[in-house]
Amino acid sequence: MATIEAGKKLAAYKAVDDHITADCKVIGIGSGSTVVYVVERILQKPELANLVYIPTSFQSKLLIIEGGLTLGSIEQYPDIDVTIDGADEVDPQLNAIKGGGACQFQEKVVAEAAKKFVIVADYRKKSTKLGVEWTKGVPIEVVPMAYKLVMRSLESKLTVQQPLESKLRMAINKAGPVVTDNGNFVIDAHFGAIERPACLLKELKGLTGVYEVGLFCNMAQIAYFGEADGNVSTLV
Ligand SMILES: O=C[C@H](O)[C@H](O)[C@H](O)COP(=O)(O)O
Repeated sequence: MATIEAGKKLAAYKAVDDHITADCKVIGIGSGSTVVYVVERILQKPELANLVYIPTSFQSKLLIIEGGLTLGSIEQYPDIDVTIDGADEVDPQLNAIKGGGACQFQEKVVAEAAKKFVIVADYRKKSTKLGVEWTKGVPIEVVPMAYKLVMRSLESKLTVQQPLESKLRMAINKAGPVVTDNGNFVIDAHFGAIERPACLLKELKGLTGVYEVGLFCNMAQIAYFGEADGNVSTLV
């Protein structure tokens, strides 16, 4: 039986092999622990050394710089060929929850700017419905001074589905809340099984004070899952 770590690596390597070629010019690099293997695989291929890589967080910027790859910004390169990123949960329609590492805003910008958005994950992330396997909640990035207002709106204003629980994400090894790369806070709102993710996303984005939501609906073209048996499965 393959470990979770092995699953992440298998999925990441296969996605790079299938989608990143020397014909590409600009590549989006997601964030999180699975993406580390994406960069590892890119570095094993000398023909990919001359492409430009766009980060989605401070973590992914460091991966690009420390790997000696060419770092670009989304302002310089708004047209990305392929973005590869991890996910916290993926449903059969390729909707995803992202933002377990609080990177959802830049990840969504770089995913949306790409012609092709590819998800890589281990087998634990595959789900029948969002909110079933990933029970830490949908990450909602909020402007700090509005967090109480958003908490109240989550309780009173949603018509699509109400959250079972909403919590301000607190930091570990630092007093106070997690602060994102954009200087914002994150509220994790757990809805249980999410019946209509795209409708919920639309409603959440309409709440005053919400900066971005970690629901990625109708964005990914394909997902790779490293399975426990050592194979890689795909979802298209
Ligand atoms: O904010 C973090 C990102 O959305 C990650 O891509 C996501 O949390 C998955 O991370 P990991 O590959 O570590 O499971």
